[in-house]
Amino acid sequence: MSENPVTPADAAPTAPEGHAGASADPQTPPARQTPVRHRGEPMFPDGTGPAADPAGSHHERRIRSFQPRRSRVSPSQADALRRLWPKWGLDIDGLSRIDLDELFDGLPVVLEIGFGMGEATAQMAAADPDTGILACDVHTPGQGNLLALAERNGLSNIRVANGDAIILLREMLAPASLAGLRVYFPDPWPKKRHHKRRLIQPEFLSLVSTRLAPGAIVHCATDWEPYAEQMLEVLSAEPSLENLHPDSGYAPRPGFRPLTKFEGQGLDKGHVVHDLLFRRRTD
Ligand SMILES: C[S@@+](CC[C@H](N)C(=O)[O-])C[C@H]1O[C@@H](n2cnc3c(N)ncnc32)[C@H](O)[C@@H]1O
Repeated sequence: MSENPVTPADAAPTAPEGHAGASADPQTPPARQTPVRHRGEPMFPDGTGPAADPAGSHHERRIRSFQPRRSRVSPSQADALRRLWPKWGLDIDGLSRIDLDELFDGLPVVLEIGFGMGEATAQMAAADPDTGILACDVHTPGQGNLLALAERNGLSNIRVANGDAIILLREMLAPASLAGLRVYFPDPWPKKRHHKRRLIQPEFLSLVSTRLAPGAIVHCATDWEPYAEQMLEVLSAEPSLENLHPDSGYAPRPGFRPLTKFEGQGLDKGHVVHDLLFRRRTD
């Protein structure tokens, strides 16, 4: 992984590998003609669908906790994005404020950062229809997948945000507006020089704490032992949070959190999973 992977050429989540640049060899068939999307461009020509590389268009050079990926969007994901994005999708670029009360009809709202393909998100939304889930990721196929799951399961308590959750938290959410935060299996960035990209850092938690309502729950999980240690250290050091586990350590996986896709991959490799449950102090 490069130190600063964000270049215009990277900013095309729907572009298949090998698309950019025609082959010089006339015998080589041309790459599949999926249009390259540039930063901020919507997915569909009529201006709908999630924007490509949304956080990049904030013109802000900053360390990002995700790696822009060139992932193919399947036909069923594209169909879900085309039909459901106008109703349930939010491009955080171009928004100034998000009124969560209006968006979720007054339900308490939990922010999930990095839902991946969204299977666990959909299961949690189905199990708790009285909680709204604002699910934020930059991964276009996952956004389509989650929208399709929400429709298939008749879920009306999910909204899908496209963009960097740090910008969402900092610029679009009102103070004390969240009933909880979920971060399940965030990218572990195992190399030392990439540790600065890890999401769970002291500055991130200071920002989060301003957006949480008193009593709101922060729930993190990881299968990467050194990251679990970092999470425990920085969550414990954030003065506005208190550990819900009586030993002030890791919590057992609560019954309401389903296994996630990345968790399954970690377990297959023999990794040990740690959950961390903290609460925003009320005093
Ligand atoms: C390792 S995956 C885990 C996905 C899922 N939670 C699971 O357990 O299967 C991490 C996800 O977080 C997303 N992500 C990382 N940093 C993010 C950020 N700042 N804002 C939004 N999404 C982010 C990535 O795009 C990726 O989909």
